[in-house]
Amino acid sequence: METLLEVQNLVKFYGNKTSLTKAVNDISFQVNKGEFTAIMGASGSGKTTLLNCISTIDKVTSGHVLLKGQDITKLKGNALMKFRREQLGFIFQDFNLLDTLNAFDNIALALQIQGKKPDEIKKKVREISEKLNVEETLKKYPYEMSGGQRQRIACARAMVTEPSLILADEPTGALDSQSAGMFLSSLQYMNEALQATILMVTHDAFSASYAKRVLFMKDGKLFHELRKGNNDRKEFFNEIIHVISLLGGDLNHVV
Ligand SMILES: Nc1ncnc2c1ncn2[C@@H]1O[C@H](COP(=O)(O)OP(=O)(O)OP(=O)(O)O)[C@@H](O)[C@H]1O
Repeated sequence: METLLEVQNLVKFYGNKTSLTKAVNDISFQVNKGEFTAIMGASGSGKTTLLNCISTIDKVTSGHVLLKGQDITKLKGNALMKFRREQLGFIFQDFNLLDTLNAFDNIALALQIQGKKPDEIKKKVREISEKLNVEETLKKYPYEMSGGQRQRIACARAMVTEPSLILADEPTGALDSQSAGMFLSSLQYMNEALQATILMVTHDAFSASYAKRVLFMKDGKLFHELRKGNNDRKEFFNEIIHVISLLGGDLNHVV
């Protein structure tokens, strides 16, 4: 298995000497190409901070993050922009679609920024839309879409540039359970059929059970790890719930 992401002794503290928050406190792990990993933990355990350090949105206090062997904590200016544009795909809780663009143009935007030619853009948008079953939605504006449709368009947008790593922060947070299920199936499909490598932050055991591996955080540290192995999703869900109970059962919205 090829290692895609290596997080080495990552530390992120906020504040100063008088008021210090140890948001991420010496975390190390690796993600292989093609893995679908969930990061779980109670509110304030440091999940988003960890994801933001990996995505270069936040600067690390110390430690290293390597993507395909390149230390991305050292990137600056244009190199940093190029890295984010070409290597990462983002899916946020509130979708972050642009209201003034229809679905097609929302998906196409990342390719336009990369300077791709119109014909190639059309082809790529059509291809990913077919794969994620959103062709019917392409002419709609975000306000005309359901929450689930918006989230699947956000998936298509994250995938269309074929990034090395897809980062998702609480992607089902704003969805009802049926839309969440459909969206998570899309993520699973992106992972299994399209070999996308996905790192997803969630405090929801149901969402995490769609991943192949779950890392548990507590007080800024990695506390435990589960792998799905040959378990089916229900069995994996039960295992996740068991670990949450060991953590003190203090995760919210466990279903
Ligand atoms: N910009 C910041 N300045 C100061 N402290 C921060 C900042 N961002 C996060 N923190 C603190 O770092 C800790 C970890 O926060 P983080 O948002 O990473 O947790 P989380 O596990 O994602 O929580 P949630 O599930 O509620 O989103 C918290 O104590 C939080 O208050």
